[in-house]
This record gives sequence, C-alpha cells and structure tokens, in this order.
Amino acid sequence: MAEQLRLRAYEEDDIHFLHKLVNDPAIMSYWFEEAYYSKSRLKEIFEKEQQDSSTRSFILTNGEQALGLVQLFDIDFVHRHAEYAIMIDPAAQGNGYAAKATNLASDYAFKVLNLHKLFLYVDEVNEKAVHVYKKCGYKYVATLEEAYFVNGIYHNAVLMNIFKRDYLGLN
Ligand SMILES: CC(=O)SCCNC(=O)CCNC(=O)[C@H](O)C(C)(C)COP(=O)(O)OP(=O)(O)OC[C@H]1O[C@@H](n2cnc3c(N)ncnc32)[C@H](O)[C@@H]1OP(=O)(O)O
Repeated sequence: MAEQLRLRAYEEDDIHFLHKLVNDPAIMSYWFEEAYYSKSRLKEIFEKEQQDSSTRSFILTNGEQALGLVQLFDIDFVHRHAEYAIMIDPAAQGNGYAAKATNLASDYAFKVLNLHKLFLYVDEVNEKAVHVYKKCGYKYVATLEEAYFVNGIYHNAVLMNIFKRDYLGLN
C-alpha cells in the first residue's frame, strides 16, 4: 500500500498502543519523563484532555496502522504559541516518518489553529531528533544547562522554535 501518513485525533482505544510506548525508557528518557504509566492513568489523562483546549494529541497513522504520537500542548491562544513533542513506535522508526509527522503538526498549528510560534525542548544528545527538527525548519534558540535528570546524570536541553511566517514562507 502506498504511504498515506496523516494525523488523527488520539482516541481512547489508542491507549493500548500508547501504553507500550510510554512504558519504554528508551522513549521516555527523551521526553524527560519516567516510563511508568498504567492503563488507568492513561485513561484519566485522556479524559482530562477531552476537557482541555490547550492540548491536541494526534496519532500518526499510515492507513489503519498507528505509528506514533504527536502533541501540541500548552497551547496559548493569547500569545499564539504551543510546545511540540513526538514519539515514533520503535518498530516504525528509521523510515523517515518523524519529519513528515513534524511537518503535519506544523501545518495543523499554523494553518488550522493560526498559531504564531511552535517551540520544543530536546535533549542535546538526541542528535536524530535535532536533525529532524532542523530539517523541518526549527531553529536553535538556547541551551538550558543541566535541565533534566536522565539515567543518573543531568542533561542539557536545547530550546528550538519555528515561526508561522518562516514555515509558510510569508516573509
Ligand atoms: C520535542 C521532543 O519531542 S524531543 C523527543 C523526541 N522523541 C524521542 O526522542 C522519543 C524516542 N525517539 C523517537 O520517537 C524517534 O526516534 C524520533 C521521533 C526522534 C525520530 O523518529 P525516527 O523514525 O527514528 O526517525 P526518522 O527515520 O523519521 O528520521 C531520522 C533522521 O535522522 C537522521 N539521523 C539518524 N541518526 C542520526 C544521528 N545520530 N545524528 C544526526 N542525524 C541522524 C536520519 O538520517 C534521518 O534523517 P533524513 O531523513 O534526513 O535522512
């Protein structure tokens, strides 16, 4: 089947898919989070999100197949910015999906939500992710020294951002 990547709303049924990813330390260490999520906690978070206009959680799909999770969160409709994050199922990694998903999220943020800016924090050692973000137009802003404690040591985080005018070539 030809590749048909899209983002769709994260549904309650996706908890089973997500449960595997958010309990994987190889993923969650790069989200600066503990890989410790029960299904009931994920259900609570899901239900809270349904009442919360500041988050958009998407499942990246190819046809019916779930490939990963993409989030726009802390969406601020006054200042018109949001934070971006992504995780791809390890079974689906290495296929170039991350840049496509990141561009789909930027499309949504800038063309649907009319945001002005997206930003993200990425572990300095996560070179693959940094490469993807640069490829998608994110620019380096600053390094936050020893911002997150991961696997026994403090890691520097890199703050990156992208503006709507640059993404859409409106300059
Ligand atoms: C703001 C945040 O969300 S930061 C946290 C990001 N999430 C994570 O790190 C969680 C765990 N990791 C993942 O989920 C995934 O590995 C992701 C999302 C980081 C990347 O998705 P993948 O499917 O692995 O990568 P994908 O195949 O799409 O692209 C990888 C790109 O990086 C390049 N790459 C791979 N390794 C490296 C490296 N060590 N240094 C630089 N570039 C690299 C590849 O060549 C490819 O680039 P190209 O398309 O220009 O050739």
